Amino acid sequence: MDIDQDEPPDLVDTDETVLQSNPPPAPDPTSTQLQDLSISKVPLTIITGYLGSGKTTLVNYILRAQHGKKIAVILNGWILIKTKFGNTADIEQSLSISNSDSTTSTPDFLSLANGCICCSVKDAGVAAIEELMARHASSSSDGKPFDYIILETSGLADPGNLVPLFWVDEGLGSGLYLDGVVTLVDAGNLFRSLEEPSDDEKATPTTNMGSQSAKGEEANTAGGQTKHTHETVSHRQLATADVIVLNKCDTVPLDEDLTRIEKRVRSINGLAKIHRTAFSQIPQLETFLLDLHAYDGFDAVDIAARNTESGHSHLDPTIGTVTIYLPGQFSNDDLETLENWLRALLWEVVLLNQRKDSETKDFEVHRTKGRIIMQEGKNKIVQGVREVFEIIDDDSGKGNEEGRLVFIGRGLNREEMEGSLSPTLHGARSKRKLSETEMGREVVELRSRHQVRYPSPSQTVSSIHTHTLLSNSTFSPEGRLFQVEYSLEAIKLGSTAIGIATSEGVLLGVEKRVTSTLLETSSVEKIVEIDSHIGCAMSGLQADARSMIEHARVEAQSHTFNYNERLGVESCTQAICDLALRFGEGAEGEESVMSRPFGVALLVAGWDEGGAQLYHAEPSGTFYRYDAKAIGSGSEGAQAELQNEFHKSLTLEEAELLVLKTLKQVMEEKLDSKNVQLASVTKDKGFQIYADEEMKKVVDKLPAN
Ligand SMILES: Nc1nc2c(ncn2[C@@H]2O[C@H](COP(=O)(O)OP(=O)(O)OP(=O)(O)O)[C@@H](O)[C@H]2O)c(=O)[nH]1
Repeated sequence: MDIDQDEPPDLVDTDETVLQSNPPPAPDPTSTQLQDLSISKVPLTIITGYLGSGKTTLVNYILRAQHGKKIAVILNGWILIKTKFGNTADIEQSLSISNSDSTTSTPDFLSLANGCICCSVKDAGVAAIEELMARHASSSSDGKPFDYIILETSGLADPGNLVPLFWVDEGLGSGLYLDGVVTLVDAGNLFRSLEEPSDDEKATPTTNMGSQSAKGEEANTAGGQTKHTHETVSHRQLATADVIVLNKCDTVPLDEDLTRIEKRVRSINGLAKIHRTAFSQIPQLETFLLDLHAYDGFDAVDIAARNTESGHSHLDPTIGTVTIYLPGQFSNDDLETLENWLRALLWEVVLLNQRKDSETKDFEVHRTKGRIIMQEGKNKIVQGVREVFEIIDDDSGKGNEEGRLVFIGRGLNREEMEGSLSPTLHGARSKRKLSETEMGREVVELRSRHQVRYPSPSQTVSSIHTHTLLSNSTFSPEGRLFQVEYSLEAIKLGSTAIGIATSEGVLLGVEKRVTSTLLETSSVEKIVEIDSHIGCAMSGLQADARSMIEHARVEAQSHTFNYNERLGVESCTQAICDLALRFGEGAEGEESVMSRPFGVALLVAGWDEGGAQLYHAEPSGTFYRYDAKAIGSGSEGAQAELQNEFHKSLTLEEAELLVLKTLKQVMEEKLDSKNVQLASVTKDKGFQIYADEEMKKVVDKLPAN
């Protein structure tokens, strides 16, 4: 039956009668066998190694050895690499099986529709092996196809490309799992294979490793010896290894030379177990070569802690092992931050939060392993090959020693990686603290808009302190509401405003900050009318002042309408302060108007039955009556000046001069009639803002200095 994949699936009627008339198809024997296989998965080990390192010798040894195991070996000839570039004529695809009751291998053939196994897409490669497993399971007396599968790569294969094909996601329910990568090394030829690419290697363009590998363009001198810094196939095979078989040791007679070779190998891969052999004769296959559990265990990480130099190695300048310690226990949020950091590192090749002064380096991670100690629940294991990585539960239940991440790769620098991860984790923790409350966001906004130097929550000593810093509704242990105090700080950044109450009336004066010559100065409104007999000057966030003034105007109008009398100056100030208190969650029956305290202070000036009056209204909701008051950035100096100069018998005209003289002293700009504004409230004329000509006249009266 042809199945059109674009068509929606048929709905299946679960009614019993319908089922009887349309009996379900008989189960596919292959799929049943595969389901059984998934119960006991078959481990697959990849054997790799440079040309002539002894891979086939090892495979033959495994097939002949009296191990009593059924092992399937998938061989990939050298021609497989060549097929990537067009030559498919000589593809070698063969499978040998060593039966438990026979030492002779039985040839069988594995047919891959998409070409060689290295070039097949993951699903095709795995599916083909699974099909083979199903075939052998049906003919096997115990129903088990093999105990192990060994896949031998060509001498020029990059196992980093092959691993993701067999590192099958748990969710796919595959019958096989990747057990590990074994890399053979020709001990006598190791240095040459690391430093001089073979003719084959030079002729073989690299896949995802960039241009460095085949060119060998760079060289540096270390200890009088020329060392090449290019990345060869040997480097990559060593970097991806979970086990390294240092073979052909018989060709290196001196033990000290072997030690030197082993050190070089260790400097590249600090994670792998190393075995020395001759003719690939490994004394014990299990645990040495098979049953490695390299992708679900973490033993290698412990080895790394003992053996790695944890940084850039002078032995091999190209590829090295870096260990980063993860102190303390991780929360789930920390784990998420770490995951994002790994994504940036492995997917985008970016170190987050890298210091600005550090150069952008070309690096590549080949292998990642790690253990994360968690605050709650099971610890985690990190596994990665190139950009593919996963974080899984650590089911071993082993001890809670310090967590760590181990990376093997090109151009890695421990200090830079630590310098990236540490601030990323700390930054995320601080951000989480900041976002604990709505107010946290407001603080950040306020800080960026006004450059107020608030104490950083990350600098505070305790989380209780942090909470009270950010909370509108929580007193600190010392009995302070920090958010209200911060709003007072915002006012200290505002322009200076001064009010003086005299027997003739109240005078208000403000500084207008003219930030651009193109700014229309008349649009900078720092003194506004509330009613015909009340006005106010402001300092702080002008937008916040608008709500307060609007509220005061409505109160004044409704009072006049209801009582047929003008609102008193004190009552007007009180109405403003009542509004100032309506921040945060709001009281019962009252809607909150702001999520934070208002960031503005007002000088309310008016004339009522009590004569000329001046009030100072704060964001905290408190208000006081003053004879003379200064607010804003220059308030300290201005208040001191007013303290000295004010007396009860001041006339309005003298007050004009005192206000301008005081503003002149505290203003950064040179005072002129455009950058200051005056207004008065008198019994006869009520509230009046000085027109341009009046301003000019008053400013002209000021002494030149
Ligand atoms: N002296 C010595 N020779 C070895 C050893 N192991 C393998 N050989 C020989 O080295 C040659 C290459 O060995 P193979 O097993 O074919 O190596 P290979 O890695 O499969 O080679 P390619 O398939 O070309 O990548 C053969 O002649 C082996 O007999 C060893 O430990 N010592």
